[in-house]
Amino acid sequence: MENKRILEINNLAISFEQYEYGTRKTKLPVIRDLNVSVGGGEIVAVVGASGSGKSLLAHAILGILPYNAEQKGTILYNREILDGKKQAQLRGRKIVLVPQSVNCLDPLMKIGAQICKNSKKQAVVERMKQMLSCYGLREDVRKMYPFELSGGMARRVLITTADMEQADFVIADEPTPGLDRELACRTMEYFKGMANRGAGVLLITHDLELAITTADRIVVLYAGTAIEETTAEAFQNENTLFHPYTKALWRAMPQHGFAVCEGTQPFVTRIPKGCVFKQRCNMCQMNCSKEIPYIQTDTGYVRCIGYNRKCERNDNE
Ligand SMILES: Nc1ncnc2c1ncn2[C@@H]1O[C@H](COP(=O)(O)OP(=O)(O)OP(=O)(O)O)[C@@H](O)[C@H]1O
Ligand code: NI
Repeated sequence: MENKRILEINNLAISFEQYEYGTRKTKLPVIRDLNVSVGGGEIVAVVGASGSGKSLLAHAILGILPYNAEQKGTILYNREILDGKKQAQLRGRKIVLVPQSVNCLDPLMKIGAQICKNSKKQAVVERMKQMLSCYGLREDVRKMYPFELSGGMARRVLITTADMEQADFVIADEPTPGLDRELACRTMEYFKGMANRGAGVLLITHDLELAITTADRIVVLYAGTAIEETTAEAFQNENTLFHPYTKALWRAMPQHGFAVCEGTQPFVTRIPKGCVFKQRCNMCQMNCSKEIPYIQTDTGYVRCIGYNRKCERNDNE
């Protein structure tokens, strides 16, 4: 794996301005203290419950947040600040999105024109033909409209469209909903192929199992912040995971007994002070209400003061 960082996000915060009761302006802090980085040739999976901020993270990288969003922190692309102007230059070319929904295909436009972005240049059309075959689609798919495709084909069209430019950085937002296991795994092979040719891939998913089998590293999001970042290998064993929420996700996996974690992720207006998981954590202490740093571990980072306590215990043994 190459070490060159393609994307580096430091202390990202996103909030939305909203009007309460008609006139009072409030700020909804939907993402806070978020750090993520992706190297060339690397697949980083971002996992987390619905509403944890996964899609907003993708939209911040692409520069397509809604107008009422306020963004703080830095995003570096190849070590340079990724500002609005740069995002507009790179979006759809060097940085591409495989969107969450197949509804992102234009229903009134033929597939071929969508993949080629309306270009009729011979080289572009030839490349499209090559890419269609790469992704197991027949050439005549380009003459079809989106409604004529099966769900699986439409997904592959989205990936073909994204891969036309051989981008350096690919963001896949939930690329496998509604696909059976075999198709989902095949889709993951496409992303591995992109990483193998040197692209950085940010894979956003609910599906922890798929993330573990596909990604190099996993970032766990909870209530708008990263609570743990670790290697996919660390998920082989509960003891190599550090955050109680990551452990709870591990225990909820079918092969580990489907154990339910009581409670729900706090709503964005009710994010507690200190640890965002403390209301559901059976190891919660007074100190968990203080600010929790993102602590470096052997395998990545964790946002839990219990990690320090564990290290201290081990040192004293
Ligand atoms: N335009 C907006 N205005 C206000 N709040 C928003 C807006 N867009 C998203 N949010 C809030 O931000 C939070 C994160 O949303 P986001 O779409 O990133 O979640 P997600 O992790 O991608 O969820 P899912 O898995 O369901 O796709 C949610 O609480 C959502 O309600
Ligand atoms: Ni989403």
